[in-house]
Amino acid sequence: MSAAAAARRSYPQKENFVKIIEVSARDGLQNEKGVISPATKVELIKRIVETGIRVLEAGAFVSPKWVPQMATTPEVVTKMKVDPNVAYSVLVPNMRGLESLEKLLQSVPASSPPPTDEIALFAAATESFNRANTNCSTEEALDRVLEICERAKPMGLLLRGYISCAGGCPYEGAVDPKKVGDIAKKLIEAGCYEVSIADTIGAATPQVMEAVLNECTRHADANFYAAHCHDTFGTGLTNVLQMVKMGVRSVDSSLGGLGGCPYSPGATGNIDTESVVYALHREGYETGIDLDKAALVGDWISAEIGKPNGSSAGRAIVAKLKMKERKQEAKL
Ligand SMILES: CC(C)(COP(=O)([O-])OP(=O)([O-])OC[C@H]1O[C@@H](n2cnc3c(N)ncnc32)[C@H](O)[C@@H]1OP(=O)([O-])[O-])[C@@H](O)C(=O)NCCC(=O)NCCSC(=O)C[C@@](C)(O)CC(=O)[O-]
Repeated sequence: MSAAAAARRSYPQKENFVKIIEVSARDGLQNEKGVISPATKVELIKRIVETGIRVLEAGAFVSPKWVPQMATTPEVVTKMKVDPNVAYSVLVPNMRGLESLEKLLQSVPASSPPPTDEIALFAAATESFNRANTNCSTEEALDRVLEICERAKPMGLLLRGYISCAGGCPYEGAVDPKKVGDIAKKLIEAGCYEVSIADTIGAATPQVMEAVLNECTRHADANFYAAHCHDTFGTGLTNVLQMVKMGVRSVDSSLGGLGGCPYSPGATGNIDTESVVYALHREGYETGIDLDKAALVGDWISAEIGKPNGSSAGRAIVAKLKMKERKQEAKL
């Protein structure tokens, strides 16, 4: 990774720095059924950057038949204001998605910064989930990833891998951590600069994530990996903290706890950025994020899409800020 690209990702220079990857604009919104305008998505991305977040997922080049909400990604990434200090990643499931991205990048004038220099790729640790999510077997999913990587590298794109169902599968239940380690190895060999270990359905506990990370660290150090936890059973934050304790320094999270999994009935959203940042700061870690601002963005986007704010930390912070505002108004 070039120095500029590393700087854009706020790569941890210090032992206590944890990089937050904000996924609300992609993972957080992808399952929403209502129409969310490109203007709202562009505004969300702008507000995310204003919180100090330096790495975010801006959208996905996926089939609109499968994930209609992401159909506006080309418009969103074209219209968003690109901050040269921020990394905007997009999810790419197949060659078709990469070709669309390539065409879009070629249309950007040389005088403008490209909207993205990073793609996210994914494969699940179980056969059933790969079938449900991408209509192929695990072997085919990994072949697709390899094919995309080979084509994306000469385009100068950085590669970030996801392993879905690392902490449990909605169809197969408990997942053998070794299977997760095997996929991590393949993603590393394919050229990913970071691999995100995803508890897609939020079923894991700290012990499960510890076992999974122990398998993955047979192939790369803990700080090569990211934690991507959902909060279905209320264990998302403890899972994140467990992984950080073991040396992980990248955490995927979503403002307002937005998100969900279409293939896992009842699964809740991603762990909310607000509680992750709150807990990390209290535990002595730095994130570079203004928590008050983050809470306001989480509250705003939840209202914007007609959902209650799913972050309890966010709700508490917003309530405190409103009380402060009222007191100040009373003084005037
Ligand atoms: C992978 C496929 C496309 C295979 O789907 P398929 O049906 O096997 O593929 P296909 O090649 O037969 O294509 C079907 C139709 O989609 C079109 N198509 C095909 N690809 C594209 C594309 N890229 N962009 C635009 N259009 C596309 C294609 O042209 C065709 O259109 P038709 O000819 O019928 O009119 C499909 O399964 C798919 O898009 N799945 C999306 C899965 C997805 O986005 N899931 C959510 C993201 S993963 C996730 O959230 C997990 C993660 C990363 O957050 C971590 C975690 O928590 O686990």
